[in-house]
Amino acid sequence: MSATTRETRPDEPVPDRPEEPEPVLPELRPMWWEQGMRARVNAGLFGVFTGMPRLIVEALKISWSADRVRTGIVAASTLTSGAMATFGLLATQRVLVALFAAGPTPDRVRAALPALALLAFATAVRGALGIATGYAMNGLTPRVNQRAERRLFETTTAVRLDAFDQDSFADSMERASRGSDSVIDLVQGVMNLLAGVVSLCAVTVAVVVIHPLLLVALVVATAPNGYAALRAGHVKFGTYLESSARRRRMWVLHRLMAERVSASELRSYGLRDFVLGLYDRVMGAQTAVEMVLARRMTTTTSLGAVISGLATAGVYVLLGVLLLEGRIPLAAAATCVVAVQAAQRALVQVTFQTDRVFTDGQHFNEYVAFLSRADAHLPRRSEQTPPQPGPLRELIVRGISHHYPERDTPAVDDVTLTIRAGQTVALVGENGSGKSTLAALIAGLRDPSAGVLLWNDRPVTDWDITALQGRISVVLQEHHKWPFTAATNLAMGDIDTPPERQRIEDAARLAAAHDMILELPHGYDTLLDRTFAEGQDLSGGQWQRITAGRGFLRDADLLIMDEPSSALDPRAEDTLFQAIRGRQGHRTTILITHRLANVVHADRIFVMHHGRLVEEGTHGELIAAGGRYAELFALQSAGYQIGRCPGA
Ligand SMILES: Nc1ncnc2c1ncn2[C@@H]1O[C@H](COP(=O)(O)OP(=O)(O)OP(=O)(O)O)[C@@H](O)[C@H]1O
Repeated sequence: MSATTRETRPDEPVPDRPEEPEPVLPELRPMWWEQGMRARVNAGLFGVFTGMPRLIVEALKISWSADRVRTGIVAASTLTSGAMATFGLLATQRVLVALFAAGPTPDRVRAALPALALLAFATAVRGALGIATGYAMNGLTPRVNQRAERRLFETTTAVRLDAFDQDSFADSMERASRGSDSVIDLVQGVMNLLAGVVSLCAVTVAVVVIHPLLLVALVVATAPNGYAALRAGHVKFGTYLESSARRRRMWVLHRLMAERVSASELRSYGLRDFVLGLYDRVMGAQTAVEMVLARRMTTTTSLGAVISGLATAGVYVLLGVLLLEGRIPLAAAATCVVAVQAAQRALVQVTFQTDRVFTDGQHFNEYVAFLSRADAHLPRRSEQTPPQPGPLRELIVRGISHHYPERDTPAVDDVTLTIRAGQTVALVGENGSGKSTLAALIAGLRDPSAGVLLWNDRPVTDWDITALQGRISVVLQEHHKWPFTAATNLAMGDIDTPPERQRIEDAARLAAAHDMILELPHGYDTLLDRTFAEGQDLSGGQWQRITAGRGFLRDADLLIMDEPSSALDPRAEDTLFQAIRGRQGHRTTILITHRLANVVHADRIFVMHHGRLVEEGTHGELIAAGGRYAELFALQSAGYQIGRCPGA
């Protein structure tokens, strides 16, 4: 297999989707963690310095707000360490002056002693400050991390559900949640960058104090080095990005070949040779590209080393010329050699950290942008304390509509209905008719685009939302498999109340989950996630029993059950519907189901079609009306009759 690759010039923008020599899998979405590198490559060699002051200020502000004492220690140690570097170099020069002076060696050594003592002191202080900085940074890291993450999760858990319907919001949240890690990276990068800059300044000051002409030598030695380091960074990110799309295709294949979820189908469809063939093609292209990249990296690194060697040689020649012309003393020249080495080290640190701050800064920007964008999706808070809702007497849905983003037609269209306390009502209709959306609107999980929902004659938005939700229990069609024990999975139905085992077991019994849970290896204490040691997997129907049990745990005024029995066996289904019927007359239940035999006892049945409420009444009334409900009911009952025929 051959692969064509193209050299990237340092200032050439990198395309969003690197070229794939032989496309094997479809294009992949750009990933959040490539954002920084992509921006770094597109910024060109020197564009990396733009925006740097703002990022430095932001990082210092976060660090300061997370822990003032430690931020102060890091800043003070960094600055003092720079001052000590200047002292150290000046002391080195004085030591050399004393040692190179005329006279007997013991006298010269004695003369050098005070400067030697100063040098030892400066070195010791720098060492101690290094330890202090490291210690303070270690303490700062978890604090900054916690602050950044907490702020993010406070927002992600509070935004309204509607926000998640916008793809761009979900993308931005994903990038921000990964980008919150970049906050501490940014803070660390900025601290290290400042340390490098301070060291560089310290060396420059010392060199100028020793002899202004030595500054020329310093610039000659460091400027080409700096360029080489910047170019190496640029090429490194560029080459990484170029092979990134292919690498991610590899990961997709890795998952297909080595994960549990795809293992059964891979075998049952005989896909082994097919996926291995895909692997060979992607890997072949990847290997060819990596060979080219390795050559390019070696060229750049060698170029850097040559530039650096030539610059150092140039400095030595320059120092020789200055010495021969008697323009600088020998001690100053020797100190300059030490200074140049220190400056080169500091410069490598500065260029490396500049790259790091720039790339982390891009992720940090995503984090900040998400937080400000999410503000618009937070629930509205009123200035006054809202009133507490009383027990449900009547729920009125008046002219409610809901429109999902990027959909032409409303999912719920001008629906009006009334539910009285103690009633069991059913929402029925074909797939996509709007039942779940209407239930989510009633549950307060979504905001209507039009219309109003009244709880006891007052709009739900007037009531204390937390108290109102405490009166409602919802079992969603698409339930989540929470990675906790069976007991906790049930207790989550009323998380604010202490989880008494008897209550939990009673709720499980109502949903036919109790006996099934007792059969698990640790009963109610079995972890329901295979990620954990001794974690267990449940079948779809077993999960559905636990989810339904969670709904029964709270003795809610209003229980909304969306398709609670789609995966249940007939016995479990019967138990569940007996429990639902047990609520009739004293607690209100909204039931969504396609199994119409289960709604014949409902006090009222609402039939949805294309988002609109098209029929309502009792089972008898709707059958007598001969409309859509009667048709659906007849279709389903016919299926059961055919089922009995063969044996009949
Ligand atoms: N998050 C969403 N974003 C965009 N459209 C959605 C979303 N959820 C549902 N829809 C659309 O809204 C319409 C109503 O969906 P809904 O889930 O309320 O129907 P349903 O009657 O509960 O269907 P089913 O019987 O299949 O559960 C459908 O056309 C569906 O495609």
